[in-house]
Amino acid sequence: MAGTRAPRRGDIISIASTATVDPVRVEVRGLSKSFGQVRAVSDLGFTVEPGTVTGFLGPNGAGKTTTLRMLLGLMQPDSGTATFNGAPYTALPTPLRTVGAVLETAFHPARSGRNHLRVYCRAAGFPLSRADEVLVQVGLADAGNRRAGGYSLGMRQRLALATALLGDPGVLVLDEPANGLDPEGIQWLRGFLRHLAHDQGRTVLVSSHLLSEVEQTVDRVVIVGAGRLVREGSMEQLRSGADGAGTVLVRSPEITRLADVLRADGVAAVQEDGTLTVHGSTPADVGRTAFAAGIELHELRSRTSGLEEIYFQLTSGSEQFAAPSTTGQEATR
Ligand SMILES: Nc1ncnc2c1ncn2[C@@H]1O[C@H](COP(=O)(O)OP(=O)(O)OP(=O)(O)O)[C@@H](O)[C@H]1O
Repeated sequence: MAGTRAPRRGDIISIASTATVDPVRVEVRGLSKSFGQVRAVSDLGFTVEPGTVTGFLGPNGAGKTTTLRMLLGLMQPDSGTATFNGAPYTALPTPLRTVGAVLETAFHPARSGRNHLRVYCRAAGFPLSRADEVLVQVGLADAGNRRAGGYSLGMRQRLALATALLGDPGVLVLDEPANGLDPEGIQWLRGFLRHLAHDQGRTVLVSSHLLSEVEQTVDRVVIVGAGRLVREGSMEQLRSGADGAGTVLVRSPEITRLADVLRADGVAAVQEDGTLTVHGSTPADVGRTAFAAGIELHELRSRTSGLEEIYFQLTSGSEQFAAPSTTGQEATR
């Protein structure tokens, strides 16, 4: 698929309209980056699998954009690697054919959407017909001749996505693509990204600071806080709290004794209105503890609706301002 040398200006690279793409696995290993005393990204590692939409989540200042910039070769890491099937972005023979990215959306306001895309086609050596193909793909065919300066925010997001798709890349990296979209736009984006991943086998990485914004779009999540990995796994794992992140509700005639037993084990339990709320545990663990203490239970269930709460718990206290500065100990890790 990839050529043997980087394209030069004037080269025309044929782009087959593929139903599926060659799978590309993105791997980040031991990535770190500091800005003065702020450790923006710290020993970060995760994998993004082909054929999935992965949410790259974390509160403002968690290090998402810095990570994406290092992934895309726009910034040099202090240490660690970020690779596409084993190769860093800067070593890819035809990077735009492997990775399409939307980090920020800036357009020449007087240029039409189609012209904007054609400028990119010329620079990258893609046939100009690609501009029309991607306009159709993102649903902008009718607006292609209009000035991009007159586009709505949702149309600008679509045009940015079209730009990223010009090289028919196996990987799409999108920084906060749902930002400012109306519910209809978010629904369209959701279907489109899932189609690109599930039907065409692309690797899609979408950053957001809101889990609720991407909850129904992503298959997997990589959650970061203060530049570090907080959680990596499927949405099912996150929802079920199978990895210990869940909240369990318990009713019992001996609720105070159960709370004491759990707290003695170091498990956080809050008693309110005859119900015990147990954080960071599973129904199996709470049931086992109650059984061992001979405590009768009347109700024991996992609270599965609190996804946003789980996310908040996982990332609380890890805003940018809580980011630890580089210490000698961390620097040697
Ligand atoms: N060029 C820079 N110079 C100095 N500090 C920076 C620079 N870029 C990022 N930072 C700092 O690094 C930390 C991580 O920022 P980053 O933008 O990567 O986070 P983010 O998760 O993308 O946040 P947001 O969602 O707000 O964009 C923050 O403390 C930020 O202030």
